[in-house]
Amino acid sequence: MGKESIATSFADSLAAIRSKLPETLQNPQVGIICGSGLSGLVGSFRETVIIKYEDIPGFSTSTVLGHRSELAFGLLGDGLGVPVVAMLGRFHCYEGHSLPSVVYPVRLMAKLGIKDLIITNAAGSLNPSIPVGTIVVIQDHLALPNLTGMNPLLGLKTSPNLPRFLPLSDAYSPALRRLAFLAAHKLQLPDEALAEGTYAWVSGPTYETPAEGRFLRTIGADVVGMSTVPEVVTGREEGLNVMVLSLVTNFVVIPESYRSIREEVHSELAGKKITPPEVQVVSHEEVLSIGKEKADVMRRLVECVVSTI
Ligand SMILES: O=P(O)(O)O[C@@H]1C[C@H](O)[C@@H](CO)O1
Ligand code: HPA
Repeated sequence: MGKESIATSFADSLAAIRSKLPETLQNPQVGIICGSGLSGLVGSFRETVIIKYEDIPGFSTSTVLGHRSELAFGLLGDGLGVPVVAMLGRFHCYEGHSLPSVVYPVRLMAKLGIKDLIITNAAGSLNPSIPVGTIVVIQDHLALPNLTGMNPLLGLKTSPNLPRFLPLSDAYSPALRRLAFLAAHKLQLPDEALAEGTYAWVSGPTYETPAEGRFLRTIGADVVGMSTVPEVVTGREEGLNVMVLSLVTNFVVIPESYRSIREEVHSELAGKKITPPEVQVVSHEEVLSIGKEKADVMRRLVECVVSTI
């Protein structure tokens, strides 16, 4: 899409959205992106208005189980509530969406006037001290696709006001991250419910091989997932404060040593049978099931953060 057609598309999207919103929801302050299985957050909204992605010009539709393809507006948190907009489901490059389509909703939420962007996702743990069920407050990322030509900011700038070269040394807002830990305390979550760590973005849709898992751990990642980073980068380009909460849904299998078929064959030939170790295999069903189990904690945490922003 050229610069002019992108601008027309944003204008059409905004008009379609604004025509469906009451006065109280016209100016959302916080944007939220709900990851795999985490859209239950909308249950906490008041005065909720739901708009299907298919009814918003310029929007794609998510094809992944656990992503609802709806934009939800409402009031969230204590007292009068904060006007928010939430994506109930996101777009991933592995579905065939282009990077500009993946980040289109982030740019649109910025145009709607949000200042803060809270992103959630499901992720695999690479760090033995971060077990399944933990929510990781992301402090940094490792994005091999960004470094090698799959950066959402490649190409023409969509606005002359946006920076050409974007620093990412402060991408994850320390102030918002603080609010996450304070919220966990307020909600009396156990200390170990929340961790801090670095997110590695991979394109997916394949889960990691053991060698890839070891590689990502060695270069400093704590969790790995197939989303989020393009949204963070675009959010920062749009001048938003960004926070990411990753729910650990599985361990990335990094066996200490490989099963040696060579040794097994040699032993068998020598009359000794070796029992091979069990191989663990991750699945999207497992990811969704942990998401379901922990959705309520994620919902309460996000609601409490929004109340204190
Ligand atoms: O959209 P998120 O990042 O929450 O979804 C994760 C990554 C893949 O889309 C999927 C793999 O199970 O879950
Ligand atoms: N790898 C990549 N993405 C993921 C994983 C994983 O193990 N779990 C959930 N999303």
